[in-house]
Amino acid sequence: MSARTVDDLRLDDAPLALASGLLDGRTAIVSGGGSGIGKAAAWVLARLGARVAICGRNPERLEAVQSAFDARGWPILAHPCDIRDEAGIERLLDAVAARFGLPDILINNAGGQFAQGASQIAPKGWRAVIETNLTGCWLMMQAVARRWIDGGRGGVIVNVTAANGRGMPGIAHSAAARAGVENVTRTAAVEWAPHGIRINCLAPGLVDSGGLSVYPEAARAAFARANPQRATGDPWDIAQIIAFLASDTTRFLTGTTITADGGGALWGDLWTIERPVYFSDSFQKAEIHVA
Ligand SMILES: CCC/C=C/C(=O)SCCNC(=O)CCNC(=O)[C@H](O)C(C)(C)COP(=O)([O-])OP(=O)([O-])OC[C@H]1O[C@@H](n2cnc3c(N)ncnc32)[C@H](O)[C@@H]1OP(=O)([O-])[O-]
Ligand SMILES: NC(=O)C1=CN([C@@H]2O[C@H](COP(=O)(O)OP(=O)(O)OC[C@H]3O[C@@H](n4cnc5c(N)ncnc54)[C@H](OP(=O)(O)O)[C@@H]3O)[C@@H](O)[C@H]2O)C=CC1
Repeated sequence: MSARTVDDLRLDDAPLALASGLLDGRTAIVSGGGSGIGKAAAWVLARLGARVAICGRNPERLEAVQSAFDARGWPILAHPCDIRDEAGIERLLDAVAARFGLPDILINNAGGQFAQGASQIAPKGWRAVIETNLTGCWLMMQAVARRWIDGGRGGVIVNVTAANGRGMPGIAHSAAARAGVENVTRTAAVEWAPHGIRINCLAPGLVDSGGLSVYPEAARAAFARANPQRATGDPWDIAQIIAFLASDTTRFLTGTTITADGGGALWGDLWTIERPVYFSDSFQKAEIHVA
C-alpha cells in the first residue's frame, strides 16, 4: 500500500458538495490529473462514483495518483500523454476504451504557461503556450467528441481555462489561448448540441496549487491580495465546481464559462511578473516622459 500524504488525506476527508453515487457508472478523463487541480478533480470524481483516467507528460506523477487510487480500491487508468500530440491522444482514448469503454466525461485541465512581459515572449515560447492551452485542449475536445458522435452518444466536456476577462498581465500568451478556448467552447456547444454533447468552461482565478511555484516570489506574495476576498482558492474548491459541471445537475448548462476567482474579475490588481513602476503606488504622472 502506498504512503498516504497529508494532501491525499485531505482529499479523502474534505466534504463533498454533491451526493455520493452521483457519477456511479460514469467514466471521466482528467488531463493533468497527476497534480494540483486535476488531481483534486480526479479525487472528487472518484468519490462521486466515477471511474477515472488521468493523463499528463510526467509518468511519475500519474503513477503516484494511480497507487493512491489502487490503495482505495478505486478504478483508475494512468496513461502518459502530451495533449499537443494527436497520435498520443488517440492512443490515450484507445487505452480508455479498452479498459472502461467510451468515456462519459472529459475534464480538459492540463495547461500552464511561463510569466514574461509581452514584449519579450519569444515566438517559440508563444507557440508552446498556445499549443498547450488552446490547440492541446482543442485536440482533446475534438478527439473525444468524434468518438461520441461516431458512437451515437453524447457526453460532457469541462474546459479549465483561467480568469482572463481583463487580460492577464505577464501571461499574454495564456490569456489569448484561454479566451480562444472559451470562444470555441461556445461554438462547439452549438455545433455538437444535436449529438447530446455539453461543453462548459471553468475559469479559475489564483488557486493555491503547486503550479503557482513557477511565478516570481514578489508576484506570488501579492497573489492572495489580488481579489476582494483577499485570498487564493484551493484545488478542492475548483474540483467541486468541475464535478458540478460534469454531472447531470447542470444538464441545462452549455457553452458558458463559470469564473471562480474570489471576485478578481471585479476588483484587484494581478501581476504575474514584477509590477512595472508605472503601476506602483508611488508612481507620479509627471514621471512619464514624452519624447
Ligand atoms: C494568474 C496566473 C494564473 C495561472 C496560474 C497557473 O496556470 S498555475 C499552473 C502552472 N503550471 C504550469 O505552468 C505547468 C505547465 N507549463 C509548462 O509545461 C510550460 O510552461 C510550457 C507551457 C511552456 C510548456 O512547456 P514545454 O516543455 O513545451 O516548453 P519548453 O520548456 O521546451 O519551452 C518552450 C519555449 O518556451 C519558452 N519558455 C519556456 N519557459 C520559459 C520561461 N520560464 N521564460 C521564458 N521563456 C520560456 C522558451 O522560448 C522555450 O524555448 P527554449 O528557449 O527553451 O528553446
Ligand atoms: N493554479 C492557478 O492559480 C490556476 C490554474 N489554472 C489552470 O488550471 C490547470 C491546472 O493547473 P494547476 O493544477 O494549478 O497546476 P499544475 O501545474 O499542477 O497542473 C498542470 C497540469 O497540466 C499537465 N500538463 C501541462 N502541460 C501538459 C501537456 N502538454 N500535456 C499533458 N499534460 C500537461 C501537467 O502535468 P505534466 O507536467 O506531467 O505534463 C500538470 O499535471 C492548468 O490549465 C492551469 O493553467 C488557471 C488559472 C489559475
